[in-house]
Amino acid sequence: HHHQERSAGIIGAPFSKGQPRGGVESGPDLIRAAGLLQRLQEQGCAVKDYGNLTFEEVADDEPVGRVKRARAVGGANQRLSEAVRAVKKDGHTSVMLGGDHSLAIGSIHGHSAAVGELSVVWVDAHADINTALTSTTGNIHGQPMSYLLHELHAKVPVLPNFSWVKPCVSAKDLVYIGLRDVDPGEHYILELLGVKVFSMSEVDKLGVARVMEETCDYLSTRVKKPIHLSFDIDAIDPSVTPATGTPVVGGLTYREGVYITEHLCQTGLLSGVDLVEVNPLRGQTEQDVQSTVSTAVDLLLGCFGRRREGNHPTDYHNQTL
Ligand SMILES: O=C(O)[C@H]1NCCC[C@H]1CCC[B-](O)(O)O
Ligand SMILES: [Mn+2]
Ligand SMILES: [Mn+2]
Ligand SMILES: [Mn+2]
Repeated sequence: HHHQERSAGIIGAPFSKGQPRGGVESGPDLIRAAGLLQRLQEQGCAVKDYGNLTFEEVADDEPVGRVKRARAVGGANQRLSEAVRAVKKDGHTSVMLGGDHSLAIGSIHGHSAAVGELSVVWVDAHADINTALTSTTGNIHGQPMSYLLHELHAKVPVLPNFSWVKPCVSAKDLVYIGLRDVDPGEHYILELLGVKVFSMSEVDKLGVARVMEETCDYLSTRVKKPIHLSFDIDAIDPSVTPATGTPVVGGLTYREGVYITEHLCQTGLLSGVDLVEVNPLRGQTEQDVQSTVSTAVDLLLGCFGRRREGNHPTDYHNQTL
């Protein structure tokens, strides 16, 4: 028999301008230093490292209305979109290591440029769906989905360095898991658009296995599309992943997080992954940072076939058996 070997194309996006806290730009190198690529190879996944993107400094990036650092965010995401598109064209599952969650704009845009229509599974304490007008902070890491949804296109103002962004996701193809800190404007939008949401209440009520079953049923009711998983590390409980910019109590356990990525992996539809918002400067201790980074690595290993029951390469022969 022949089976399709999994292959990951890694893109580092050391970018922080979607939010005001320094440190999140160190995410890519921390996750690499924790052994992500070696661990992926050990579990039989082909890996190509495309390195870290470099982003130009933007002088005088004055707010546009309430939106902060729009020029830097727009420019960085245009570059990221082109990079993700190229990784997909090379035949890999793209793995974007952030950096803050504004990077989902470029990652999902570039993924869709390569594969066309796709589903988005957004695992996060937050919905990140404020428009430039509903946002109370003006930080674009709280807004990425609003630039990507067809249904919100009329609600998005013209922003400098954003003219390249074309909406590419339908509200019916989006599922949220882990929500527990949603702004009123976001909650209104989610209800108005009828977006499928499994908040932490549903995770408690249904259990993660049922949440994943319903997520996959919901997404494959119509045409099965490639899945883009956008995983904000703050979806996991801060007792496990404290080194992040906007921690919120009552999050997913380590086990629930790994179950989510194991389950999405076994659909065979996982086509692009973001792992964002790891910020070492938000940890109190070195242990805080290590716990956060190693959880990020384990979540990604689950995306590429790691099973907690154990794994062995397909061509494993132990002569002493
Ligand atoms: O829009 C915002 O700035 C806020 N809205 C409510 C949740 C917290 C924050 C956004 C957090 C962005 B995230 O999920 O990428 O950390
Ligand atoms: Mn085989
Ligand atoms: Mn978040
Ligand atoms: Mn987020």
